[in-house]
Amino acid sequence: MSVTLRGVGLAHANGKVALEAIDLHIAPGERVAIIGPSGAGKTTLLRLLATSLQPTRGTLDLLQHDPWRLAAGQRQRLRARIGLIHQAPPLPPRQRVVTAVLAGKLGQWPLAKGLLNLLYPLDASGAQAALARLDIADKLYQRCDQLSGGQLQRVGIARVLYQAPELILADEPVSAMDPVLAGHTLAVLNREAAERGMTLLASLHAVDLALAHFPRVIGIRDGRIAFDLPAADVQPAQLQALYANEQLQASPSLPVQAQPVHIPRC
Ligand SMILES: Nc1ncnc2c1ncn2[C@@H]1O[C@H](COP(=O)(O)OP(=O)(O)OP(=O)(O)O)[C@@H](O)[C@H]1O
Repeated sequence: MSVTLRGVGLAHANGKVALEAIDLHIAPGERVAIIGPSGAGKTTLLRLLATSLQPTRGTLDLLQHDPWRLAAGQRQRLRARIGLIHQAPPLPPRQRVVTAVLAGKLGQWPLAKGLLNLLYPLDASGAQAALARLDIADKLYQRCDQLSGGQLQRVGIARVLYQAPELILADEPVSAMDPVLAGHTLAVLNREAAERGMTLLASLHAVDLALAHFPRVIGIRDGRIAFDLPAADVQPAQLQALYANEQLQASPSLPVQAQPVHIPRC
């Protein structure tokens, strides 16, 4: 699924301009990391591509459609072709993991099948296979509120892999995982996307992970694209400029003693 933005701007309801004149083209099957400081506009850009926010200027093209020119029903069908991975997956606490994963296909199933699936998991083996890719097949019948933050994020990723959308939008998908697990999970997500030809856009705070796992990296600052480069071409000076923060107090904090690294598993 290709994505094209031409001069796209977005002001939130309170008037805060979060995106300014974004021009961007992402070809089908591309895998792109979005990086930038807090408040740069990364989540806003992903929400705009998910069609949960409407541009206030410019045009957006998703799968050769301007979603905001479609009728509501057509826009809903377009949304079913997009998979969302949230930093904190909005899973009902008492729901079983199997049901949460199978819900990935709710947008593609008829209503009756979706409702039946809530009562009785219709494809437990499919859910288990998706969870196995994230190494958490043993959690199939566990309740979501009994999982750690990192495990919940992996359930959210398994749900999107089960959905098998054309476009995956991931907002900080590994933020609750330890460094080793985060890298491994991003490698799995990238491999799955590459093998199945899915387009993948992920916002990340961990610059090293963005550079290591994604062929293309877009830096966003103050609602604008600061750079858009192959990962191998991103220079340290560009990263320094991207994250420069003049608002932080100049007084240095006390030096932190080097501590042995403890990597918790979740
Ligand atoms: N619902 C909203 N209403 C008003 N302003 C908002 C809203 N959501 C975000 N903003 C503002 O829009 C700007 C961009 O926010 P956004 O969440 O897109 O940044 P971000 O790059 O994802 O930040 P972070 O890395 O901290 O999650 C910020 O100035 C933020 O305060």
